[in-house]
Amino acid sequence: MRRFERKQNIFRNKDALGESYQPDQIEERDEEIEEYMDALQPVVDGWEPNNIFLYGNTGVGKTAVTDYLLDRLQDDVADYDDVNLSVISLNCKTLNSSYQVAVELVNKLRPAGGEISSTGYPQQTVFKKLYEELEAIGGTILIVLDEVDSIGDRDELLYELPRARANNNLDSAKVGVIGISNDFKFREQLDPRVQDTLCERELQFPPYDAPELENILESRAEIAIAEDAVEQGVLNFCAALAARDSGSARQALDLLRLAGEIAENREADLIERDHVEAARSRLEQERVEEGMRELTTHGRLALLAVISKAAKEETPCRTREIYEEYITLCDSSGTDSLAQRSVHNHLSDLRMLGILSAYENRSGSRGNYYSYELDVPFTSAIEAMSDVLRLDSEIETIREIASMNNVA
Ligand SMILES: Nc1ncnc2c1ncn2[C@@H]1O[C@H](COP(=O)(O)OP(=O)(O)OP(=O)(O)O)[C@@H](O)[C@H]1O
Repeated sequence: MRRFERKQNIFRNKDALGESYQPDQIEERDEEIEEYMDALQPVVDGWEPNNIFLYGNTGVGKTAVTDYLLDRLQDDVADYDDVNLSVISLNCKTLNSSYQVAVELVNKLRPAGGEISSTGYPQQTVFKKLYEELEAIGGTILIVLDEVDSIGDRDELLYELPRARANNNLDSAKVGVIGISNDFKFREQLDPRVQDTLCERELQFPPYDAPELENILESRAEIAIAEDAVEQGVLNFCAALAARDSGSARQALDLLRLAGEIAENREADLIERDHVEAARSRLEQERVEEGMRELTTHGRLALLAVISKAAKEETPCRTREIYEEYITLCDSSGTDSLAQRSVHNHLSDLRMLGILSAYENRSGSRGNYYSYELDVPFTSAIEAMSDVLRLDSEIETIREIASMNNVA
């Protein structure tokens, strides 16, 4: 008997909804593409490249547009004998200094076996090795540094690299840096000299609105999803949810993919609105769980205090009231409680993680105060808590209160 049966009634090419898929077509970014092409034009003309800094929230097409344009650029400059273009791409996520980025670049350029160790050299020595490798390639070299904000304030490379020719560290190679970031604060905190060089051309990618997301989904669904396997209105619904939350194409695509998987598992013939609802709550739960893995015990207890208030329909509520609830939970779990100010800090962290939202209330002579509520569905939050806390009977009570109040 077969254990595995092929299921392809919903998806035609599921990989086309995945992270590694590179679309042949970019939707809704004509203006940004035009500006980007303009910034890349010196490469085609044989001059020194501009340094480009690209920023925008997560999932708004920064990487997709960059990959798409650099592929086209490489194809098109092949027609000109005097332009010899190389593109080196590096994701800096786990690299948090200029030193580490430089080591990684050197090792990317060296043949296997010739890598240098990631510690033990003076920074200038590593930079020198990098210049040697770049000189060996020669021609025009574009270095794409994705998630460049990870480099933090140890940003010397971002200053040195674009100026290497002017400082006689490079002779024949013409280097341009393309920095990509979704951290808006990063640009501000850069050393002013780095700002001037790296941000020679700045491109900002705004979040997508619902009609834009719907177009992106439509063009991807054509490739990824079998004919007639999406109910009318489903793409519109995915687009509306993602637009309301983040304006991220990644979020919209993730929703559609997961909704398709749920439809498949339920042996449905097509993806329906219900499947999208189920996908949304699962993704939200994953987001909360991911955020909560980072939390300390007290962060979790502070969150559970808000959840408990939400079950009683008492949110948004003030820090003081959350604090009282928190103390009760600490007592039940036999944990020593923190001072109110520390709990307030935990609430701020939860807000940064997108798990809580906060409102600032003005109260005249007594100054302003914050009140908090859940920014994720109640069910997702409490589900995630059950996995991380050993407060089973308290959580059960909160669930019962919520169900009496029809809180979901
Ligand atoms: N305009 C678009 N047309 C087609 N697909 C798009 C478009 N914008 C984004 N996508 C798709 O959405 C997903 C996320 O896009 P991308 O990785 O480019 O976002 P990003 O802005 O680089 O995000 P991050 O900052 O998180 O890396 C990818 O699968 C990408 O192919």
